Amino acid sequence: MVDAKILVIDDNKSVLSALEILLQFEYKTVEAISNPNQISSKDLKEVDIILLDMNFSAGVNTGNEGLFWLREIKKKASNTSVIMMTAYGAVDLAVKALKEGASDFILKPWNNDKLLATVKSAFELRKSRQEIHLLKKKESSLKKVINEDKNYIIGNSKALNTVLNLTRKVAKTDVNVLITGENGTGKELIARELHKTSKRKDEVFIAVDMGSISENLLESELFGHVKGSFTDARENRIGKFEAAHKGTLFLDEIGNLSLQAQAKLLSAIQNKAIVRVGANKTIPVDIRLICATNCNLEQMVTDGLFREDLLYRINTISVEVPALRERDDDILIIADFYLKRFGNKYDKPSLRINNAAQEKLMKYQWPGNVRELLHTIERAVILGEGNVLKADDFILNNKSTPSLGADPKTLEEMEKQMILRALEAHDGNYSAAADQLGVSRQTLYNKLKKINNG
Ligand SMILES: Nc1ncnc2c1ncn2[C@@H]1O[C@H](COP(=O)(O)OP(=O)(O)OP(=O)(O)O)[C@@H](O)[C@H]1O
Repeated sequence: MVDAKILVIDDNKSVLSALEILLQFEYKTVEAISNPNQISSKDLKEVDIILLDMNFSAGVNTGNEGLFWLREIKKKASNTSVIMMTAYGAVDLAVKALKEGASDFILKPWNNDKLLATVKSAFELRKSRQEIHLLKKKESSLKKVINEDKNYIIGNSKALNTVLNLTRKVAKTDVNVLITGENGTGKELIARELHKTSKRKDEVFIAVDMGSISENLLESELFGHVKGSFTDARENRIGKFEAAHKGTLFLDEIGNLSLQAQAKLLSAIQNKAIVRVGANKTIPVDIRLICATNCNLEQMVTDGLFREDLLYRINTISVEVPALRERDDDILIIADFYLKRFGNKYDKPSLRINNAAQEKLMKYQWPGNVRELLHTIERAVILGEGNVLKADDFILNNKSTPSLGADPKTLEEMEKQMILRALEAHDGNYSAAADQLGVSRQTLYNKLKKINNG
């Protein structure tokens, strides 16, 4: 017995009782009414399927009353499936009813098996509509959680305000944006701000760190794959482009893409569509693209390492986030913000930084930018004693800008120097530096992240 509620509306009493008897064998609740005016007293949203006669006044067979009542039902319960019934099998009337939202059409006299099959598929339709409705609700609450932003952009320097003004101006358009700047300057924060202030703000923001994905998985990560297209493809999977549909896709470290991957990315951007690995169907995607890099892409174009046509596509507008040392007005404000945040986290809520320590923070060059500053503050909060943090509590990683000629004392220092030298020799290009060092781009990238995080 199917747990469904069916309502039959027909002015012919014998039709009503025949249908009631037939449907009661299969469905838990069947109600029959002879006057459609009675629907005003019913909660139609609770009804799964309505079988509705097209003609009610004797002698009238234009079907107009049926269409009238169909509209009334749809106004009150758009997800309820309505099956129209008529003795006059005019195809144009059937088409009209379907256009107005009826699920199907039955001709009288009906064939019992056929009628039951029609009701069954109308019920399936109703169930999937309900599921879609639920999924949509779930999706929108998930989007809210995903987009929830606990990362504030702190600072009041002229340089940062210029960046923020440009960001908010650009956010109103749908153009592709390239964000440049050194590691740790806040490029991802700016990208999130752009999304938050754009008309896509209620859709998802998907960030992809291109540097951390190995070359052979990149295409599948971005565009998805179909089951069996390669050894590890055990299920169909959507890629980041599809996941970001209608929202914003943030591709970080775009300068680390191989030329082959650049060609595929270009084609997706140009066609506004992707093809999953192993498939041949094109899937349209509507995304706002934001890319970020710490590389000099123009130089990479000159060196033949980055496609000029791709650069042209991704940087309709470019936003440069200045290094922290170029906006020293921000240093103490950001330090104070993280002092409070980490103070709360480590249960030391009334910490402050003394003058000598403030001076030390202001004088430092911050090669790792804001990321380095917040790690420095976190360490000081953990290690410092008492409520006042002193200069010595702030361990500055002067080793992160080693004089490249200095003798390394440890293996770790040696590795770091080699990496920095290789990057300097190749103008910050990860692929070329990794080639020189004999490691994969991904390994180099992971080692650098470790260095940057102190
Ligand atoms: N103005 C700021 N105010 C507060 N926090 C900031 C600010 N700028 C950056 N941060 C914080 O610094 C860290 C690094 O920022 P983010 O990841 O946005 O930098 P990025 O330039 O994208 O770095 P990378 O190039 O390494 O990917 C993050 O934890 C971020 O929240």
